[in-house]
Amino acid sequence: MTSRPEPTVQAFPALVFDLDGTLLDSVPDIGQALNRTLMDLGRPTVSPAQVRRFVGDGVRRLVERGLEATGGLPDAGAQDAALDRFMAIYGAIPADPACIFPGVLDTLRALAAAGHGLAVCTNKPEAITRDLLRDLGLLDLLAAVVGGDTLPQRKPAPEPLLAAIARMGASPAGALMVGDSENDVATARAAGVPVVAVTYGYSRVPVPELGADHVIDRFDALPGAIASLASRRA
Ligand SMILES: O=C(O)COP(=O)(O)O
Ligand SMILES: [Mg+2]
Repeated sequence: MTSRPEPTVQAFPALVFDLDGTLLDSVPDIGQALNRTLMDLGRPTVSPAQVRRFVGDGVRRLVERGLEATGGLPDAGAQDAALDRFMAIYGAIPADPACIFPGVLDTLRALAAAGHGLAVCTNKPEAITRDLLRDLGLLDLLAAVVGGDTLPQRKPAPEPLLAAIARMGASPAGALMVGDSENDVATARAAGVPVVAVTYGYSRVPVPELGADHVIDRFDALPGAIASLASRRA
């Protein structure tokens, strides 16, 4: 007897997750690496609240924002050097399991066990994303990882999300995006994919104003949100 997939899996065989602010509270480690980079340059440090606003558009924009906030942008060569320095420092910080938001591990495991395919689509560079996910025990749950440097385009362009979906062997009609920011909602809209937004991440605008299809306050509310979106489709 072959068992039919659950209705939620039939509706959304492919779930694509943003990383920073959605699965991981990355601001402490990113802030540590950014502040060590700034201190090396003789600059003042930035606050966690500033770092939250700097994250989400890739590491180059993050470092630029850090430099802009602490005396201004230096010349292009010095900006590149600061980015290299940031990447070296950030890459050497050991992954801390405490950075995984509450409920993420168990919920992802349950969704995978139910039969959903899982992927990550982030603006963080792909190699460092994979290292981090591997060290945190999350990589094995994922069928695809697309980073900010995987393609010429990054979020809010739709291409990274469409690539993640294609690499899972799915189509946009069977996909759902889960993210924390304007970029994730814009990416999903541009790809024609419904989107769930989490309220605990790093959005620069109030999450209810993002226009997501569903808003959740905790990651473990995701299966309920998926069921509700799936029933609207049935
Ligand atoms: O800006 C980044 O580097 C990553 O941010 P994201 O995981 O939220 O896309
Ligand atoms: Mg994010």
